[in-house]
Amino acid sequence: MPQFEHHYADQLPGFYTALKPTPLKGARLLYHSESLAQELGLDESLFGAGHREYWCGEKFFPGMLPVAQVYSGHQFGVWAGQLGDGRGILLGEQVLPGGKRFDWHLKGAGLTPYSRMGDGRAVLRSVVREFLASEALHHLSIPTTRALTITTSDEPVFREQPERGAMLIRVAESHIRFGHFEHFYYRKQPEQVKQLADYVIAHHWPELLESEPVESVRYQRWFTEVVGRTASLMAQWQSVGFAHGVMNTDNMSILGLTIDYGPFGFLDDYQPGYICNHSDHQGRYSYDNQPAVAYWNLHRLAQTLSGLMTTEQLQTALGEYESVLMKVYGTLMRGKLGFFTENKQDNDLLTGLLSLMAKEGRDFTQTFRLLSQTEQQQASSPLRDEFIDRAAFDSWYQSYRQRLLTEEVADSTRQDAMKQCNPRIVLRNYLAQQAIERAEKDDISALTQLHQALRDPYSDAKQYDPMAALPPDWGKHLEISCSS
Ligand SMILES: Nc1ncnc2c1ncn2[C@@H]1O[C@H](COP(=O)(O)OP(=O)(O)OP(=O)(O)O)[C@@H](O)[C@H]1O
Repeated sequence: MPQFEHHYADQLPGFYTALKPTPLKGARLLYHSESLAQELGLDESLFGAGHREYWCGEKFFPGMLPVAQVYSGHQFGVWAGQLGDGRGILLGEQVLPGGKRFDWHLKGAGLTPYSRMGDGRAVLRSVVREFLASEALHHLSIPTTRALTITTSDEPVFREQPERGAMLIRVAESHIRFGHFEHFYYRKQPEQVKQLADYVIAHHWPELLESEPVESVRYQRWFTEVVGRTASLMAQWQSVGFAHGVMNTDNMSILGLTIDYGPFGFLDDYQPGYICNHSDHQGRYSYDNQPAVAYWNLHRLAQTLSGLMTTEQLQTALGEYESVLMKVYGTLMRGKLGFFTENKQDNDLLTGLLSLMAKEGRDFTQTFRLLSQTEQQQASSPLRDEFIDRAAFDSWYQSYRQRLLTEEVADSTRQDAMKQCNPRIVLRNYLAQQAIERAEKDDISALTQLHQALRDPYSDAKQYDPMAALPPDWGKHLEISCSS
């Protein structure tokens, strides 16, 4: 049996309400991640028939103490006031033999004091999407919450129409969000803001406690880390064409993890202003605006920390944002282009390619993957046929080839390295949709195959060909429901 503790509940009284999940009728385990289970040291037998109740919020492993966390936040740039776990319950922290701790969070677990107008539930459609997307990002080495189990039931949950109710066990080193800090700051409870900052530092940056005796400098160093991780996350999202869609401050992890998979989308055609959230009429959360919004969100967090540091200290930390963002983004995009060294013309080459792609609506993932096949001596690129304006592409390609020739790297070495930077398989909406439709009929075959492919996103294996294909006509501009 896994062992649990609950430092959050033990050390942060006043930051949650203790309560039990409300089980779904006829709940059963539909799917689980064998690989994550292994990483967490969970025996496969735990997912057998005799343990159903543990995955459905009906029974608890030793040490679990279910609580709903309270937090607040800015939604679409506007102060929304108190939010909190309206349908999720933090079950406890699994302690691994090496001492690492992981929160287990049950999403779709029923009403809580923070449910507001909601029903406390999640539907199978959104649970499958979150499961697959978080696993996809993890295997692209992007920090994220993980997904362990999907339970389904016969109990209908009403969205635009009746759907299947479901629950997800989500695993993360922490579920603390910027919104936790905002909650206590706006309620004028500075001691709680300090308590929360101390808790986060003690649990996730213990080295700062040991190495930095001056409190305000310690807070500054910690906030600089949060700024850096957030900047780095944005660079990583941009590099794989991931649009989160709901970057409210309550969806910003203090550890720089991707959290809350709502109407997210991976780019098909490269459109810098891609909006995956249909309620986002201003494009606040469009793909190209993500780095700017994250910076805005960091300012909201900075404001809550104004009792712990001087304005200068906060500004200095925030000042790191752009340089980390550009550094990480530059490194990632140079990798995608196959450059081993840094050169002044790299940015022009990147923007040149992106603008050609935008003009002609070329597929983001496939274009970079095809570029990985480039051979220096080839006067013509394998990508050429993809572009209508061949003259424009040829002109770009000649500069690109010249740039490649500045590095004495064998084609095979560069191609192999580029393939590791340019995934072949991402979670396109149409792929998720196929898995959902089958899962709704209790058929997990498509979910299983897709999950396996997403765990191997750089592979050329034939078995993944269907998952690497461009969207068919029906799947090109799918309207993804924002209700979840
Ligand atoms: N069906 C629902 N019932 C109750 N509360 C809900 C429901 N859907 C969303 N909420 C609450 O509304 C707020 C914003 O929702 P959002 O979609 O960002 O979060 P979420 O998907 O429910 O959870 P998380 O951020 O933990 O992934 C959160 O406080 C959330 O708990």
